[in-house]
Amino acid sequence: MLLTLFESHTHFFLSMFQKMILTKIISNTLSLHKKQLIEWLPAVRYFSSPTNPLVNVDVNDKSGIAVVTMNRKPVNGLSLELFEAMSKALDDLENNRIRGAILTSSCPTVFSAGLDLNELYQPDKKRFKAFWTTFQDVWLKLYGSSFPTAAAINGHAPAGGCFLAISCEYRVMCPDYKIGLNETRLGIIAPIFLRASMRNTVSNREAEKALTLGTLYSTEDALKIGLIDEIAIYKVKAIERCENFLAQFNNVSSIARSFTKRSLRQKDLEELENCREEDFNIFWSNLIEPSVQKQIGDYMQSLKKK
Ligand SMILES: CCCCCCCCCC/C=C/CC(=O)SCCNC(=O)CCNC(=O)[C@H](O)C(C)(C)COP(=O)(O)OP(=O)(O)OC[C@H]1O[C@@H](n2cnc3c(N)ncnc32)[C@H](O)[C@@H]1OP(=O)(O)O
Repeated sequence: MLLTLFESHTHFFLSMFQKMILTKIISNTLSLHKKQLIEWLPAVRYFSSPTNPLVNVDVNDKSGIAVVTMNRKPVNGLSLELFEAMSKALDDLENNRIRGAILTSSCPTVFSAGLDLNELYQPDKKRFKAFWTTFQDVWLKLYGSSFPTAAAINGHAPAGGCFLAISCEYRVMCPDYKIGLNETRLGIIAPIFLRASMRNTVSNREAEKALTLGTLYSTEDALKIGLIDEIAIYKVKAIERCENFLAQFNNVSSIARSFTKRSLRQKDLEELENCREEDFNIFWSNLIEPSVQKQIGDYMQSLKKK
């Protein structure tokens, strides 16, 4: 009660300086450790959006909600550079205590085409290691973020594109697109953290079916199985619906919300934290199998021939 009142009344007005003073006063009064206390303090807007051509971050001054737009034409293929930009953007959002984030895309018909196949085909080990490690980082930061997240899926979201969306807490998708984890169709095994996000979104039975069959769902079918939460006619509406979802947290204590989210996701996060190197080794050794390389190469050709 005290927290909620405190947050709602101070959200827009606290400056960094005031926040420091308040931290000191309250921590002295309540004998709290500063790290514990900082979690109690309301989100305050005091940073300008970091500029990276691959990821644009736009924070709404009034709501404190950030729209994070992936911007790697033509299809937001997830390359090392795009993952690095996303990882940096997520750090900035975390450090600046925004109220929530909405992930979307600047490509008109594609949210993200998943991992950039060029990273998987005839890979250089050093670069692939950096790529895979940054991929893991992005998932850990997005899935484990202290702020609430939503995805405005304004286009196709196969494989890694779906993975990004299901790492968020809420999904609104535009009609007539496809979404799903189609890795098995490419002859590759969904990594441990993709499986965790999927199980956290749809029922265990649906996750098993979807992952083993590698199904790509239409927007309407995705809604039926709970892979997405809502359909919105176009991108602006999808962002609005995501904002509405995030606004619901204005009346909830941010510390209670973020601790609850963390505790629900902790096991999945730790599972990857404890086996990052092993996860890389398994993927690397499978990836360089000649049969897997041939399948990826043929698939890339088929996409180009369309
Ligand atoms: C045995 C175990 C082995 C383990 C091996 C470990 C490997 C770990 C990987 C695990 C996880 C993998 C997940 C992935 O994300 S893999 C990527 C899967 N992605 C897809 O299957 C999507 C492919 N793309 C499409 O279906 C379509 O492009 C689209 C997204 C529906 C959009 O269609 P649209 O018609 O608008 O666009 P085009 O198809 O014409 O594409 C435009 C150009 O973009 C190129 N393209 C498309 N997708 C990718 C991609 N993922 N990476 C790189 N490039 C891509 C396409 O070729 C076109 O190029 P062009 O202009 O030069 O022709």
